[in-house]
Amino acid sequence: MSRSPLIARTVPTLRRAIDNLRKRKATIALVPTMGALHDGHVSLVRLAKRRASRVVVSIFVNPTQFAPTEDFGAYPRTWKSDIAKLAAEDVDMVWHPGVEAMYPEGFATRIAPEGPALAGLEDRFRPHFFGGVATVVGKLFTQCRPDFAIFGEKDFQQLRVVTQMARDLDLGVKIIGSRTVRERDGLAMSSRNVYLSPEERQIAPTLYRAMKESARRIKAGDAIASAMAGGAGLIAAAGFTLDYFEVRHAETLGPVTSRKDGPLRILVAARLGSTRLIDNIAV
Ligand SMILES: Nc1ncnc2c1ncn2[C@@H]1O[C@H](COP(=O)(O)OP(=O)(O)OP(=O)(O)O)[C@@H](O)[C@H]1O
Ligand SMILES: CC(C)(CO)[C@@H](O)C(=O)[O-]
Ligand code: BAL
Repeated sequence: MSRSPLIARTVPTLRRAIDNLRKRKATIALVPTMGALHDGHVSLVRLAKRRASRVVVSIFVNPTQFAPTEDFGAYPRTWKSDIAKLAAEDVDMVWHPGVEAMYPEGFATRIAPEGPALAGLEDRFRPHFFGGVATVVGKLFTQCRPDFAIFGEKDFQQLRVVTQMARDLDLGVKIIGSRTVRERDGLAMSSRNVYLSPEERQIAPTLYRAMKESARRIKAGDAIASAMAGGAGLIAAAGFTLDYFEVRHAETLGPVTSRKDGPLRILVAARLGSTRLIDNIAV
């Protein structure tokens, strides 16, 4: 039988619950999310359960990481089914603050990531994004005081930015990356996939196919520029508008010119109609 998680909606309630866990010597893993949970999120929860004795999932659609032109208002909110999924996974606690609990009147402090993790990928197209993410994730860490925090590799640059922040600010949290969960046809699961029309949903897996094709060619010894141009061509031909389709060093996210430059990662962001999708794979 699944048990409903404890739900905290204010900082004092959360703090008391975390203090209780700490008194009982629990180890805590945090899974930060914006809700609209799918099997990708569930895989993060399962990894969290393997790492710690207690799992806290945060559900907060963070306004500061959305530009005014983006989809904050339309972002899917599926509270009931989210809680049912978390209960089925035996999650201990859900941290679900309102905007006024996270950013009370007079809030005036931000975390501004800089350095190599701002690699000219997501930060180039969503300049407001990582400042909003770092600020809210910094707050989630100080609120929940987890030993571990689990982030998906689907948001690969975000994983790098958060890892750097946790190290730079001595937050005492071990950041763990978790592999991308895909639909059967290769499309990375994402809360935003619900925006796709049935026709767009058929086209969407092209992103994954194009990355696989470019990776195959790089491994076969083709020049990087030509292998990447091939993949970009497939994406454009399917009807996407590309933001970027790049191969980078998998750890530093720095530029690479040859396969020998280190472990490589292909990263893509592209728009299909009004939906923006991102994805990445190892070469
Ligand atoms: N397919 C997936 N596999 C593994 N982890 C994922 C997947 N999709 C999202 N995550 C991770 O879940 C966490 C919460 O992400 P979020 O709630 O934004 O979901 P999302 O599906 O990425 O939504 P969006 O469509 O807004 O990008 C992040 O660490 C993210 O990387
Ligand atoms: C990490 C995060 C929960 C911060 O709002 C968000 O960017 C996400 O869901 O990936
Ligand atoms: N999945 C990352 C959160 C965002 O795109 O806003």
